[in-house]
Amino acid sequence: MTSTRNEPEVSPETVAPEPAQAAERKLRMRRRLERLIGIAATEGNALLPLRNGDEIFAAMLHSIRSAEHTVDMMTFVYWRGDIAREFAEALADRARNGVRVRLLLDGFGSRLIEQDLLDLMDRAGAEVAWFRKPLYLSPLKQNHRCHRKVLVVDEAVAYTGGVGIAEEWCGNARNENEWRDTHVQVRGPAVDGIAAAFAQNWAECHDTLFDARDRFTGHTTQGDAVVQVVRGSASFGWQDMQTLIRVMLESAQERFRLATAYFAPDAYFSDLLCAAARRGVQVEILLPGPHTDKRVCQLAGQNHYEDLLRCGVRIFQYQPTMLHTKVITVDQVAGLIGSSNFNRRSLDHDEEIMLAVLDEDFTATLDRHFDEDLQASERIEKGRWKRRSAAQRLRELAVAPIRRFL
Ligand SMILES: O=P(O)(O)OC[C@H](O)CO
Repeated sequence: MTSTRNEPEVSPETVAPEPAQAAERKLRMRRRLERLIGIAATEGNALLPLRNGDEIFAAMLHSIRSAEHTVDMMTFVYWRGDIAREFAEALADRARNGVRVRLLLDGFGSRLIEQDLLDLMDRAGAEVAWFRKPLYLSPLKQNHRCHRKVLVVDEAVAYTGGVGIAEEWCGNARNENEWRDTHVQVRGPAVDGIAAAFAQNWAECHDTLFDARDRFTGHTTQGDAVVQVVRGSASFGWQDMQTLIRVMLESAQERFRLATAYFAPDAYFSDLLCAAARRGVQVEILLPGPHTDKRVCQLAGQNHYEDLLRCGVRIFQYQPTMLHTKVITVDQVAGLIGSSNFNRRSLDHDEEIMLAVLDEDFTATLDRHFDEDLQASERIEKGRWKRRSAAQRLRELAVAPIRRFL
């Protein structure tokens, strides 16, 4: 698709909020989220944003290799490659040394895992469970996958974000074989919420929810960040992940930034983006470009471009490789990170986890990453997009019947 321009992109200048203004913004968002989702945010958290496989996998593997009591990990994708073997070997090693290791794999997303890795972990005493293996399920349940990505070690350090365990996520987004993604390491009371997301899905797949190796240790203050852990669960009605996104969109006063791997919202969420832009919020959306791994999702999202551009939403497509992040920032004070994409699958169908982090430093780091990614992106221009080819329009229309499943 050619509706782009070539010079590097920059966002309009923003001025950092004064401390009092930042505090007011954070409190307003916190109280809205707490009362509308019903989960208290916790104080005293330390968060470390991790960018791309080089940082993410190194930190996760270091934590696993240092585990003394428990390792709980769940993932949607567990595919192949050296990194898949490295994780299996690290988990097996800990299990052999008496650490309680539990690994929850989504029955669809992780179907490509190699059998010898499963055997290796099994022999070592690691417990591997499958979330809703398609073979044994009703068609209705099969549509609801476990899309959460969680690692919790010794009840003290946790990770969530976008990565799956596969070669695609290795490296540093230097070329199309190294996907761009962001994860976060968490220490402090918010670890409990992340652990609970694991426990909720594990309980469905295994008889034992906890055992003597769970020490239920308390948390001490690790940093300054206020964090609310939000779990999305498959639902026929309105659910918390939708409330989270809606509250953030409706609370934004100055800037709402979204970087997502799969952008295919329903009309309601597309309209919310438009409404924010119309009331003067600078809305920026960063999406995969030529290296998208799911063209069908891209087409479903592109169907919204014309309306969004008309409302003043700025849309960018990332050029170097597949962009797989799931990150939102709001008004320089709030950052959302976790497993949820901006599509029907994440907002309606799947088990998800997102952290709402109310912290200027954390948000500034995510915004800096966003700015750097814009430098490698091309902006979709309204006029040129409107003149896109008939074939492109036809392709957008062709995916309409399956949009609700994307
Ligand atoms: O669903 P995501 O966002 O975890 O991405 C995994 C995809 O299935 C990769 O093709």
